Amino acid sequence: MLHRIVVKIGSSSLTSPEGGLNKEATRFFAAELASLVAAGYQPVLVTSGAVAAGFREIGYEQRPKLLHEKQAAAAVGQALLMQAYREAFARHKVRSAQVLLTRADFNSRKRMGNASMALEELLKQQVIPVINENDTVSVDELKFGDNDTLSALVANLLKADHLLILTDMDGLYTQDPRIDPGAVRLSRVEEITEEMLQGAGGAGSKVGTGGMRSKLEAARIATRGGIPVFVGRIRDAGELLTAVRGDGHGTYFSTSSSNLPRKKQWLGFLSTPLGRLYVDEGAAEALVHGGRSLLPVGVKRVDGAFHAGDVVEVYGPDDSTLGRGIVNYDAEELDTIKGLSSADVVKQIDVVHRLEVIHRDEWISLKYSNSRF
Ligand SMILES: Nc1ncnc2c1ncn2[C@@H]1O[C@H](COP(=O)(O)OP(=O)(O)O)[C@@H](O)[C@H]1O
Ligand SMILES: N[C@@H](CCC(=O)OP(=O)(O)O)C(=O)O
Repeated sequence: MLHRIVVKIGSSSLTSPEGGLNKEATRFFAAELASLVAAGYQPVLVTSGAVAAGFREIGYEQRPKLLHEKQAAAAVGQALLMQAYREAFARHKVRSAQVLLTRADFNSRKRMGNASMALEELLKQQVIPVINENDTVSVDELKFGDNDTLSALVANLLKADHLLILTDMDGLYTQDPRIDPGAVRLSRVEEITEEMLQGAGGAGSKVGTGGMRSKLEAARIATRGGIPVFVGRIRDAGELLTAVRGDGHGTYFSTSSSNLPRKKQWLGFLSTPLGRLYVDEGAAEALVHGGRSLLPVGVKRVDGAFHAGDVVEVYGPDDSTLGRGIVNYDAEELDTIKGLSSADVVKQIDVVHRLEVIHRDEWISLKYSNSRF
């Protein structure tokens, strides 16, 4: 089986801060991907840059902030981007195809199946899929917000062997190196911690969106799905292959020891929570470290209008996210039994289907560990 490599290229690597596509850059990256094909790999490209490539042509002075302007810029820029890639790949006799996806496609099993089928066929026919978010229709909760997340979900969907997130920085630093000159680069990360996340800032360039933070979040999605991740920079010919082989200028993230089953991947990274539960210290500990279920006694506050079977997000006493789970009660009912012992719950409710508010099998912990660098 061919080694499948998902490569994500950020706007900062493809466009200039003033806007407009850097065709030389698209040629460079296409050549690098073509070299992966020649070396026997099966690359999939996730590319940003539509908004950044298109806004100048419309006449906007800078990257637009208003949604409809962004959509218009993306519509213009996506065509330019695709045209540039097609031409650049053709120089290497490599065929490419445009695939536009939204978050809703990953929420629905059927649409995910459709996307997967189409992508598999393209790969079988040796066509490189060039994937971007479908900016015209993806708004608000439909939006990934950044292509880093999209690339991690694509890597999981296609069971890729590696995910490479390319950017203008040679990896993850302890702090944003643009702000803190003393920041130290991390060449290998076994586990993404709260401290790393705190040190990861927003977008560094005028054209990027997610910054290092969204790259870390994407790295977590992929590594928990069993896919090792590289976040870094390539500048010279041959460096993409070097990065795939483990010697690139960047940070390598190892896969986590326990790979998540698909259902938990969905719960953690694709589902849309319809409510929030705030729990006390004991419940937080039981959920995150004890591998136990959430009982009514640990619930302090209930927010949202959810029903039994919906996904809710759970917050600890310091209001930090602990994780997500499928809730066994309607919001109203849960509100009447929060804080009660199991014996009192039974007295309060006529028919108790399940005592647990969230069963441990329907729970995923999303808390970052606090260990130091
Ligand atoms: N801890 C950090 N380590 C490295 N880079 C960081 C960190 N925190 C913030 N950044 C910034 O993240 C930027 C990359 O993100 P972004 O601008 O969104 O790029 P892209 O367009 O490639 O997705 C870098 O230019 C850098 O300034
Ligand atoms: N779909 C958008 C993606 C924006 C985005 O995520 O940018 P980046 O942070 O550079 O990866 C575009 O093509 O402009």
